[in-house]
Amino acid sequence: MDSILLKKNRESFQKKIPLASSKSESNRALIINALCGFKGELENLASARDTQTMIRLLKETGEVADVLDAGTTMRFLTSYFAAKGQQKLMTGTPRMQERPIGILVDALRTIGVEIDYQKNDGYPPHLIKGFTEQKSSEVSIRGDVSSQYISSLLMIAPTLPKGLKINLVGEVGSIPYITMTINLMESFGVKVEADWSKNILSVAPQSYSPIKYKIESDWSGASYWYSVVALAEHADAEIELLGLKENSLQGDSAIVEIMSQLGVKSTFTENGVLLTKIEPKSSFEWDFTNCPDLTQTVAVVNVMKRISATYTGIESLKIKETDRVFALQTELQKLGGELVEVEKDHKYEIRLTEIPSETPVIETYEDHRMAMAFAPAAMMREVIIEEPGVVVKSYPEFWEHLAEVLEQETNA
Ligand SMILES: O=C(O)C1=C[C@@H](OP(=O)(O)O)[C@@H](O)[C@H](O)C1
Ligand SMILES: C=C(OP(=O)(O)O)C(=O)O
Repeated sequence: MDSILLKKNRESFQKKIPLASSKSESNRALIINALCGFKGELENLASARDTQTMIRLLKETGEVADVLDAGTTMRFLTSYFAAKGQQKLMTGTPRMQERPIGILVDALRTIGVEIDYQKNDGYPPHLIKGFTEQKSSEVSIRGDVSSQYISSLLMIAPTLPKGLKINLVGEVGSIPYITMTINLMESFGVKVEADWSKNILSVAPQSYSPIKYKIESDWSGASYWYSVVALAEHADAEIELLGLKENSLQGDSAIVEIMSQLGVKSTFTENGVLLTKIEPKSSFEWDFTNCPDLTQTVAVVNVMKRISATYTGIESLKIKETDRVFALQTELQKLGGELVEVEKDHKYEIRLTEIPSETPVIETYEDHRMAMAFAPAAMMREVIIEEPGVVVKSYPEFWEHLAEVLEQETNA
């Protein structure tokens, strides 16, 4: 088993970090560009495995599309191949086969796509068999499980002969990811009518126009650098993160506001954003409904800085790369913290417990964000991270970049 030992940081630093490009923006741009005949020009596509998998599967002509563990790749390609009427067997890792797809499949079936499950109803693998006639131009879809189903339907909507009206039912989570999709569609010349007072999204039949589009750096990846600065023990520690914009399409730019409460000031520069240290607040409360991928980052900071906290909006974490609620509950204990459910499926608290003296050995559960969220703890104490290779899903250069501030030893 591989692991990486991160030695406690001792020296102050002033660094510039290039960051990875956003896999969320990349995967949308790739689908939309494919829907305009691959005629656009995409710059700064992510090196993330999820994006590289998307690029490969859009080119491959075989009948099986194995997305590995990439959620957006699975959900976006399911609608894409359906709209193209391409026969494809969609599959992925054992964990991907536990991540629900039924809500999207039901919506596509309503539109007229023929899809069969191959193992368990509601879960991949599933076979897209064909799409000959659009049976309905309206679907109703739950918004509280994953926004990726909605983004996926939106992107194919203008290419459908009758367009599509999407009624969002119940609570809607991860809304910034839906608006990111709408923004990208509009950049490629398509109009989306979004009525957020009624939760109705309507798209008339239209053609995408190919353009030159540059993907922004990844705000989710940026969050780990905010932790590094928040947990740095030297008051003059600072990091400039390159390629980020103040007006981002990415909802995870909420990390700016979150970390302003947890000890990091953000100053936007010509090249990105400069992170410097400030005094944190003594308690913290956040609703992660719109930025679920930040939860692990913030939880580690809360525990390491001994700031107790209340979290809401973290239910969707249970169906991501791993059950992230369980993974956090298990691993935070090794740093001296607990994630306690205080209201069923709604409210959680971070409570502070005695700090164990032994070096924490953090399991990563095949989840990139477990590795990257816990690594910054080494600003304050030595940490071992198991299976560090998981970071390739979204940020393959993570350890190389982290070596700028933390000494590392890799053991086979
Ligand atoms: O559309 C996207 O790019 C994503 C949406 C979110 O998923 P959910 O909508 O399932 O919360 C997020 O967690 C994921 O990392 C990326
Ligand atoms: C949840 C994530 O990705 P996906 O759902 O695309 O696998 C993530 O990157 O944290």
